[in-house]
Amino acid sequence: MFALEDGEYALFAEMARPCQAEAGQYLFRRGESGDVMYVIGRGRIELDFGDDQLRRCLGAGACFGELGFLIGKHPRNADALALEDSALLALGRDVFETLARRDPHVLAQFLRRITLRMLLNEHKLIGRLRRRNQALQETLDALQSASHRLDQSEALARTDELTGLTNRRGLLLHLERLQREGRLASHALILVDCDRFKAVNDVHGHLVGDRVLQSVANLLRAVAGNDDLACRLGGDEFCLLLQGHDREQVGRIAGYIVDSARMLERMHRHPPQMVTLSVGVCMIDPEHATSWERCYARVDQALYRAKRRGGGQVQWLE
Ligand SMILES: Nc1nc2c(ncn2[C@@H]2O[C@H](COP(=O)(O)OP(=O)(O)OP(=O)(O)O)[C@@H](O)[C@H]2O)c(=O)[nH]1
Repeated sequence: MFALEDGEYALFAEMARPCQAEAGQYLFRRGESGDVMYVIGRGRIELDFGDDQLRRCLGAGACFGELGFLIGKHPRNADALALEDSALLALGRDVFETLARRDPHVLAQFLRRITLRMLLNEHKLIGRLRRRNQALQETLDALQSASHRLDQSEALARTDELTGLTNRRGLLLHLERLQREGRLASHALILVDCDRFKAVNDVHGHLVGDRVLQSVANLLRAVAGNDDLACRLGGDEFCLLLQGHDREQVGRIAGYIVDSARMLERMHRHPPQMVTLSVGVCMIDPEHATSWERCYARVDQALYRAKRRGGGQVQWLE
């Protein structure tokens, strides 16, 4: 703790105004303007710098509030509270001037020591700020990587593992958004189901079955534009949600899907890389755009008709 030397204390005592502070009394508060320095003759004073900075407790011989004394009126940067009944010396600017005239050597010594103390305090403060900055940076990094991991796991939860297409959950979230924004009615729905897919698994095994599902996914991905969404709903069922196409364009796209699948199915049979596809199509009209279940149920009827008629074809909702 910085304390006055005996000679300094004796000299200051000659010129200072003695004062008392009762336990619990504030000598000054943070932010108040002041130009008096205090030297503790007896008792204990606590300096509270606020925020999370350490409180400092000073005893006999210590001085505080020295900036006001050195540079004149100055906002206090701490609360000064008497922890017990204390006796102090109060030194104002007038004392500074008198000291400078009467004993410049003692004043210069005092100034040198007090400047050193302020420098040390400043270094400590800079060190603390650096550590706090580093801790903040680390917290920020941790938050960023947590949010990145969250984004990744959210994206994963919306993606079908086998094909990389959006899964049913992702589709439902997408539809919810479209419904909220009142944009579902400008869409068309193409429902796609593999024909006799179980036989592929039974005859050639699940790995070949998986590759066929991946080929269907690739076909839908190739057909989907930037605003469209290709999904695997589960098992061997897929769908394509098309945006902003008229009925003729939707029909052409559905026909292209069925024709391409048939061609690929003929080209690669041992082992199969594709199966024929049954496709049900409907334009989502405003009347049915309020519920995905109703849209799905309607287009499923069309798909069912395509199945009943032997598969490998497109059927529209009548
Ligand atoms: N390889 C593989 N098979 C799957 C996967 N998911 C579901 N399946 C199989 O897909 C088959 C679907 O069979 P069904 O619903 O009877 O369909 P299907 O044989 O195509 O019959 P139809 O639709 O009437 O033409 C079942 O045998 C499931 O076990 C998967 O991820 N990989």
